[in-house]
Amino acid sequence: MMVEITEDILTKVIKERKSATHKGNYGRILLIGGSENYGGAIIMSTEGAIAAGSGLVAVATHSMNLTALHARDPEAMYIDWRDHSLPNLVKNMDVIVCGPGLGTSAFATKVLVMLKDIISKKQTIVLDASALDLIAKDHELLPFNAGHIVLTPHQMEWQRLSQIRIPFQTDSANKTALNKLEAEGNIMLVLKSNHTHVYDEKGQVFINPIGNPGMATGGMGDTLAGIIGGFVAQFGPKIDSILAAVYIHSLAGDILYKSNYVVRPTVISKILPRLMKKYSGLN
Ligand SMILES: NC(=O)C1=CN([C@@H]2O[C@H](COP(=O)(O)OP(=O)(O)OC[C@H]3O[C@@H](n4cnc5c(N)ncnc54)[C@H](OP(=O)(O)O)[C@@H]3O)[C@@H](O)[C@H]2O)[C@@H](O)CC1
Ligand SMILES: Nc1ncnc2c1ncn2[C@@H]1O[C@H](COP(=O)(O)OP(=O)(O)O)[C@@H](O)[C@H]1O
Ligand SMILES: [Mg+2]
Repeated sequence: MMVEITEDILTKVIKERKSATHKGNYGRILLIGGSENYGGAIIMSTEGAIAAGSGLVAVATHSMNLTALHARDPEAMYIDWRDHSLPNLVKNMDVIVCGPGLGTSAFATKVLVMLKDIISKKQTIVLDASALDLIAKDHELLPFNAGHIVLTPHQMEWQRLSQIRIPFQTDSANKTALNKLEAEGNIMLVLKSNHTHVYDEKGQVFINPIGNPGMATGGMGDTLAGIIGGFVAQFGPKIDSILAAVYIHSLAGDILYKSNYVVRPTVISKILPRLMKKYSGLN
């Protein structure tokens, strides 16, 4: 059975903040990605995570991205992705987002091997873009020890990973492929398209009824990966957090599309805090 995601998910998930809290209560997230050519991808993910409200945001990227990252997002902490203390930082995180602009170099593969070794049951990992392409070539790179794994492929990335060609990506074929990947039944799949389908750990399928073609802009998925990570960090590693992230990303896109021919991913992040405020404290 397929369930449509509705606006209600936002009031259900987005909670009003309590006074006696601090940044440690809203989740720590580390985003890993951004090679020489794709620095923008990891910056857009970072903006999604910050706007979504993660308490602490850190970024591991190529050193050439440092100035641009800090100029745009001083809220984010930075580590050179070649720094030997990266594994220690990973250990202290609630959520890791890996892949936007990561590229598919030998070094990128090493990063995935390190994550697989280090990640633990207390953590959630969101795998996007290049990370998925590397895993498509070697399924052993999937970090099965994570408490929860969230895969966020677009249709071509899912084709590479599942071996199902795009026209044949039906819910039943996708669920079968997902079951084959799973060792522990801890994978959630966000299969992105004009109407994204989300598969939970029990095989339930959810469809996103909103969104628009103004959102067909490079960086839109990078931004979503950051928002998903931010929602999981803050609201917990549950399917509802992911559904709310997918829905609000498209809702922001639809609001902007009313008066803009093209929706810039960075502007989605810009309006996200205001939109979240509207839905908070209503439940
Ligand atoms: N500013 C930056 O730094 C940015 C950096 N980025 C980084 O670039 C890296 C490569 O990622 P990527 O997504 O650009 O390339 P790839 O995986 O080859 O996919 C494109 C191919 O798939 C096909 N396609 C079919 N269906 C599709 C669908 N529904 N949605 C999308 N595509 C679909 C499509 O077919 P076409 O119709 O164009 O022939 C095309 O052949 C990765 O690290 C990423 O993070 C980007 O995030 C952008 C902003
Ligand atoms: N025509 C469309 N209608 C609705 N949403 C779209 C459309 N085109 C793209 N999107 C959304 O934009 C995002 C694109 O993700 P992705 O292809 O990974 O982008 P990128 O890698 O460039 O950041 C997805 O969330 C997808 O649902
Ligand atoms: Mg992408």
